[in-house]
Amino acid sequence: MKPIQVGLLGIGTVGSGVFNVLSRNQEEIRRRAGRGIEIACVADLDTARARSIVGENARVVGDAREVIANPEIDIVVELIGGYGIAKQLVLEAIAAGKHVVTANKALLAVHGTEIFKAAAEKGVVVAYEAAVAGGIPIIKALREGLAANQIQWVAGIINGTTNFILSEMRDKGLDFDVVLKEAQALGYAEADPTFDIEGVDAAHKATIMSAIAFGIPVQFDKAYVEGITKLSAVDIRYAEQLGYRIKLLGIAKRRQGDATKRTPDGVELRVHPALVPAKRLIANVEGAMNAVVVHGDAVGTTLYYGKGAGSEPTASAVIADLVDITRLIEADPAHRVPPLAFQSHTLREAGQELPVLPMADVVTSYYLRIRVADEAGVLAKITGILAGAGISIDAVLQREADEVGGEGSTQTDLIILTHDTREGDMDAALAQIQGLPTVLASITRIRKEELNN
Ligand SMILES: NC(=O)C1=CN([C@@H]2O[C@H](COP(=O)(O)OP(=O)(O)OC[C@H]3O[C@@H](n4cnc5c(N)ncnc54)[C@H](O)[C@@H]3O)[C@@H](O)[C@H]2O)C=CC1
Ligand SMILES: N[C@@H](CC=O)C(=O)O
Ligand code: NA
Repeated sequence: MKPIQVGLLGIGTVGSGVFNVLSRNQEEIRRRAGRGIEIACVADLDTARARSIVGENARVVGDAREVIANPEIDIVVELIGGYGIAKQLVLEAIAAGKHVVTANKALLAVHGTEIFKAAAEKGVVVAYEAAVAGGIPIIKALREGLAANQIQWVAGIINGTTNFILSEMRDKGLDFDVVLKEAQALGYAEADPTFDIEGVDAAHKATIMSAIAFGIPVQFDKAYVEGITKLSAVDIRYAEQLGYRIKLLGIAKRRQGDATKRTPDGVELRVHPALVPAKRLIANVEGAMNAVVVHGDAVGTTLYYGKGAGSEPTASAVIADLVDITRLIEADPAHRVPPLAFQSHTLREAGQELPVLPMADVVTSYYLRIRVADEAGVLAKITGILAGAGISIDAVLQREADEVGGEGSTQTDLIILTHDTREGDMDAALAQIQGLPTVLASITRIRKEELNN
């Protein structure tokens, strides 16, 4: 049988990985797919670089639309990135009846509903394993392996760049900017690295996971997004002393409403730095590695670990999608795995039944660091405000004054760990505490995730 003909749009970090792995493992891949898979045509703005990668083995063009218009091409692989031209090209490829593979989480988290609808109308597949946690087959796990479960929560280290930065800063004492440059040189970072460090990339991925875990549409605009740029070395150190590691987590959690806690039913969708107990496996995921914990009602807690970024690890996921499509290319579209895990007519409407909750309704525990005047009665005032807001305290620590401001300092840091509380109640209490004259600096608040049930 004639090999499946693939057109590659963009041959940068991931595209070159796809080309190299497909060439290296072509015989093994053919035996798995039942047919050869061949990159027939590559489009990249930098045609000279593209030619230097593919040599004489594929046609190179500068205009992606030439690939889409080519009737010989069965599958278009979009590896350009971003929401701009990539969106137009994906929609044009679908309209031309091509199956599409993409690693573009930004595109799917923001425009996924439109793209999957267009694909369903045309009877083509849009596959996206590489878009979440790179080489880890988390989309397959959520969509197929865990199909029996009510998924209760998904929490993951899903941005390699920020995990690499946090690890290098902690272990080698390197500066943020130095490590970010290294992550860029290693091909981990997005074209615009603010997407990584401000949590946007992780939120794109968490948005996609929330959709396939709970049968809701992708709603990136409702995600809470906080990156690692405001983290300070002192909190990383204090967290360690308390038996925690700080990780940037992407969380999608189904929340059952609780009248006494005044919390409604819905889905928490959030990305932020979090204290995770150091004894958890996920707390020990270092460097550019990713890990995703999924908790299902039947299976309990499962953990998926591996390389979430980089050329060949990401290519591994892209090629797995190519193999899937090759195996199913002749199958009736109605019998394919639904792109968002649930049959499309059963997907919930945005905001209905399981709305994405506002941050005020999120329930979690907290680490607070409060710089105060080192004088009697300060702690009692603060704990009094927390108690008045119904916030229960798990532990309180006071740093020695000379640890904070040097010998003879009149300032100290109070570190408070709380039990689970509604974020809205915490906001109100912190506003009151911040107003106390004995509170000398902006309060640091980092959420704490036990990830144990
Ligand atoms: N680098 C990584 O580790 C991972 C990247 N991804 C995603 O994969 C996609 C590609 O990322 P990278 O390979 O890292 O990016 P890259 O910047 O290395 O490669 C993009 C390529 O697209 C080409 N390009 C740009 N505009 C074009 C156009 N109009 N027509 C044809 N070619 C064009 C560029 O010249 C470049 O060669 C992005 O969506 C990214 O978010 C996903 C997982 C991991
Ligand atoms: N920039 C991303 C690349 C993979 O998705 C990351 O650092 O994880
Ligand atoms: Na993946």
